[in-house]
Amino acid sequence: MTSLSGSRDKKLADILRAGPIVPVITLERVDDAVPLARALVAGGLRLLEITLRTPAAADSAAAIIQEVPEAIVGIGTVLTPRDLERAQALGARYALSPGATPALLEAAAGSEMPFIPGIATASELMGALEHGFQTVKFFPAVASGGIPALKALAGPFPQARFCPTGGIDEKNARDWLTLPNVVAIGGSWVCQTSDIRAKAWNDITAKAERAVMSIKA
Ligand SMILES: O=C(O)C(=O)C[C@H](O)[C@H](O)COP(=O)(O)O
Repeated sequence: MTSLSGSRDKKLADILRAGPIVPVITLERVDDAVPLARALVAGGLRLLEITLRTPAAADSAAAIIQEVPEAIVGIGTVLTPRDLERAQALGARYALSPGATPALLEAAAGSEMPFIPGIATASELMGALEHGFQTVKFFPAVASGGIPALKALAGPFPQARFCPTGGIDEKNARDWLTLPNVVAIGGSWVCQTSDIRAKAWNDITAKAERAVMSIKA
């Protein structure tokens, strides 16, 4: 293990301790960023993923980093080495991707930024492991075979750790987290676009609280 990957892995382990639920956030308006982050933190969710899917994403992430210190901000939908650089320049603590190209894996392997590549197959997982990434996003988790698929991957890849995302909600969150190789789960169910558009911050806090309750016994 190089010292770069060692320090990156340690940072990621520290970050994931604030989980295990990662709300996947898509912001259309920068003004919604800080109230949304505060609503999630108030509901017990500190580990955030701001997707780079909208023109408002970067400024939204910057506003949360600046104004909501309790939030641990990651940048999602990182598709290219350039996106990874943007995430780092914003001061995000970590970055995630729904997939992984060789160029993105190479850029991430040479960076200090903790990075969680996305995989949906054994071969994609092998690509991530080859580049030193043992913690991966399993995306789209339910559509790619759900819990049986992840249990099957545990056989040949006992060293891999997963953050399943895609199709997870408060009904199945706990089932995923009972798998020993699942370190976090991600999903948009706690911060739906309709609730953000309606500025339903109290409802979002209530959904976050319910999500936290749903993974307890
Ligand atoms: O954009 C990314 O970086 C992704 O990895 C995709 C998201 O994590 C999923 O789209 C969330 O899925 P849902 O919870 O089913 O809405």
